[in-house]
Amino acid sequence: MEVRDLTLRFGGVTALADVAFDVGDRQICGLVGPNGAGKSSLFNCVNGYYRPSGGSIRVGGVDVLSVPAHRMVRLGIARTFQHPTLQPDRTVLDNVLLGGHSTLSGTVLSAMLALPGERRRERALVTRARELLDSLGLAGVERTSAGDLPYGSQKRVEIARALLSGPRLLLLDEPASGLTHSEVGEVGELISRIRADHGLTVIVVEHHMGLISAVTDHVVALVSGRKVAEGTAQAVQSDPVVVSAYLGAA
Ligand SMILES: Nc1ncnc2c1ncn2[C@@H]1O[C@H](COP(=O)(O)OP(=O)(O)OP(=O)(O)O)[C@@H](O)[C@H]1O
Repeated sequence: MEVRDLTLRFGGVTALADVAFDVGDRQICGLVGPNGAGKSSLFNCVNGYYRPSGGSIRVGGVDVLSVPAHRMVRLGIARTFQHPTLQPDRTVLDNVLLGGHSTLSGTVLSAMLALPGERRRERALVTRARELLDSLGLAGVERTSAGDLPYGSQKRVEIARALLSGPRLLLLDEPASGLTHSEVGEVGELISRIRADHGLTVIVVEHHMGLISAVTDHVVALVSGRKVAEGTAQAVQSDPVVVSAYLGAA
């Protein structure tokens, strides 16, 4: 992914100002910064929720900003949210299958008529969803209502939902927030394993510096919408501008 001169304004607020960085293929990039730094805004630009005021974002050479938001999944971009956005009354399996919906190539008519090709694709999707749940340690809960799962498991279901679309770029928004200490360690292992198993590029927004240090190849720090540091997790965490921004926000 290549981000160049990315600028996003909301009226008088500049959420992102001339942000530029690259994320290499199959890298895990951490995006850090105090509250209001612009991390979520950047994710929202990458997956088409926000239209930047200027600059460019290219993923796999494709200009993301020229693609309508509903086509982002086909571009290979998927994301999770800080607070899981599951349908609580639907089963875990149904929730994961929602992530594969846009990959079905059949028309509405063929789905309504339940044509054989469509049924085959649906069956393949269910098989894939079950494999993903299994690989994320959720094999026993596919028929449970998503809202009945513990918070940490709901976050994993969201990851499974994102993976079902077969992304090349996965955006993880605060995967460790609200988790216990031991769950944070497990999420770190999970992120590394997902990259290895799925050959993905991952960008992870996270305040938990232990997780950032454990999983990332490269870290970008934003403060007040500007990139202030970039490099290894260790270098960024000891950067004086980053340290003083976090202290100021504490
Ligand atoms: N839809 C919006 N309308 C107006 N201002 C917004 C909107 N979204 C974000 N902002 C502003 O843009 C700035 C960056 O916010 P953003 O949520 O991207 O920061 P963040 O780094 O993700 O913070 P946090 O860690 O608290 O989630 C803030 O000043 C915020 O108030």
